[in-house]
Amino acid sequence: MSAVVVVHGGPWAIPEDLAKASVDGVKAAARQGSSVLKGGGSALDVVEAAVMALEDNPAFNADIPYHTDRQRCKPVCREYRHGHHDTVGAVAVDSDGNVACATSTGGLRYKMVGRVGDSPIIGSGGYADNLSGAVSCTGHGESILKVTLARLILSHVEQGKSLADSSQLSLQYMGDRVRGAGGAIVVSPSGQWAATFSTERMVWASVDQDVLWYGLHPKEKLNEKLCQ
Ligand SMILES: NC(=O)C[C@H](N)C(=O)O
Repeated sequence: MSAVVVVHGGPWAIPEDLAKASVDGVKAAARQGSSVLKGGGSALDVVEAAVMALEDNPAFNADIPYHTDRQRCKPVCREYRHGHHDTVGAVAVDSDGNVACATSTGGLRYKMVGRVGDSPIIGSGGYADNLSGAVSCTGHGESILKVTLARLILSHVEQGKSLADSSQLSLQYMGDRVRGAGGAIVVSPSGQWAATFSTERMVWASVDQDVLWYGLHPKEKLNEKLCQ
């Protein structure tokens, strides 16, 4: 059974001058999550550590900092808001086969006061179930809510599709049905994983068996060996 962590730092067209800092940021967060896994941490500990690393990284902190209460849901899924930043997320599976997701957001820019987006809504911005896997979503929140994107992806997984196909089909459906774009990271209880998006870019990274994988552009999947 392989323990895996995957993180994302939000979708959209990440400007060229922020691209390197964003890629470095997700790589650092994935490494952080992986060291918690190696230290015997649970999937839940891992996603919390990875998301906090992303939240604390200035590359993902746009606009005016302010603090809101954390909202937590246990045991399978923890989603919270902390400061105003772009959307970040993590999914993990630990060596016991437990999965977890975390999604944290400052919300869309220019949102209406009081808007509740998809990120804190179970089944939309995230979902985790030890029988099928864990998902963290990012993108146009109203669209993600309309199609309950995280749950939709896992429904395809439950019907036997691969994680990548399930994510692609669901993002395609969201585009066709409600004209929304976004991205998702997924892990399965057996250690499979995928990072997929229908936006121009999405920065993501993963640690799987001492290899750090990462990407920013569609179909990009770079890797480097982690030093022990
Ligand atoms: N960048 C994002 O993922 C935004 C978030 N999904 C929202 O709509 O609030």
